[in-house]
Amino acid sequence: MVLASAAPGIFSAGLDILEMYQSTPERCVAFWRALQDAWLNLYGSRLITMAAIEGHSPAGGCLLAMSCDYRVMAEGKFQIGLNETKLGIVAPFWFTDVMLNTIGHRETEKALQLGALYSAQQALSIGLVDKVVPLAEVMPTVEGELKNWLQIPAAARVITKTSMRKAVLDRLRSQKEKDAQFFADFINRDSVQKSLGMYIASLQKKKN
Ligand SMILES: CCCCC/C=C/C(=O)SCCNC(=O)CCNC(=O)[C@H](O)C(C)(C)COP(=O)(O)OP(=O)(O)OC[C@H]1O[C@@H](n2cnc3c(N)ncnc32)[C@H](O)[C@@H]1OP(=O)(O)O
Repeated sequence: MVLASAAPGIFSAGLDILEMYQSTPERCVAFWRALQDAWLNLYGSRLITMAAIEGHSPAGGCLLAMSCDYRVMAEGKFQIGLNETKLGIVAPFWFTDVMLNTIGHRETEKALQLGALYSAQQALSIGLVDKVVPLAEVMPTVEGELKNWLQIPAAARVITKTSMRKAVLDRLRSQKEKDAQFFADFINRDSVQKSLGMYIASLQKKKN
């Protein structure tokens, strides 16, 4: 399975910030459960998963990419990373776990505190992506890599993937409701809503 985007220049802009702003607790919980389930399916997929990152990939977009087995990113101006702290919010523990498994403890600690967004070359240097190529080469590179992975006996690959990812998946599975409730409570704090409001305004201002 290849994750790619139809939007030029944007692999994924992350979660819909408008869903987290001035929403109701009930809607927040439903939104979060949908995200949890989508992620459990992706990270726990038995399929070979690859991200063709042909554009920006902040926050939830970075989570999607990191949850794949392999990442190819376009060189140039695009950025990737978990930038949550820049919005005044905190990456949930399962976002953190996936990043820890991808780039290790020290880089994750820096990346998360700073809300760092990396260029493709920087992402390559810390292991956040596996390959950087010109934009037009992203999809052919993914397809070539997929052919390599498809040569591995499927049962052996799936058992290996499952055992590598089980602890992180189980950690969320065992506390889904608590995590959803935490999200709804946290996101509706006055201070967090204020930060999100300012961030939305800064996105709109950038356009004008
Ligand atoms: C406990 C809490 C945990 C919560 C975990 C949260 C995870 C997340 O994913 S939070 C979302 C983080 N995402 C971002 O910070 C990305 C914000 N967007 C951007 O930086 C840029 O839009 C871009 C780099 C992705 C693309 O830039 P550009 O091509 O210049 O496009 P525009 O900035 O003009 O955006 C077009 C349009 O889309 C709106 N928009 C962008 N991102 C989001 C988003 N994540 N959610 C909702 N809306 C988004 C942007 O405001 C523009 O809207 P209009 O002005 O109405 O056209």
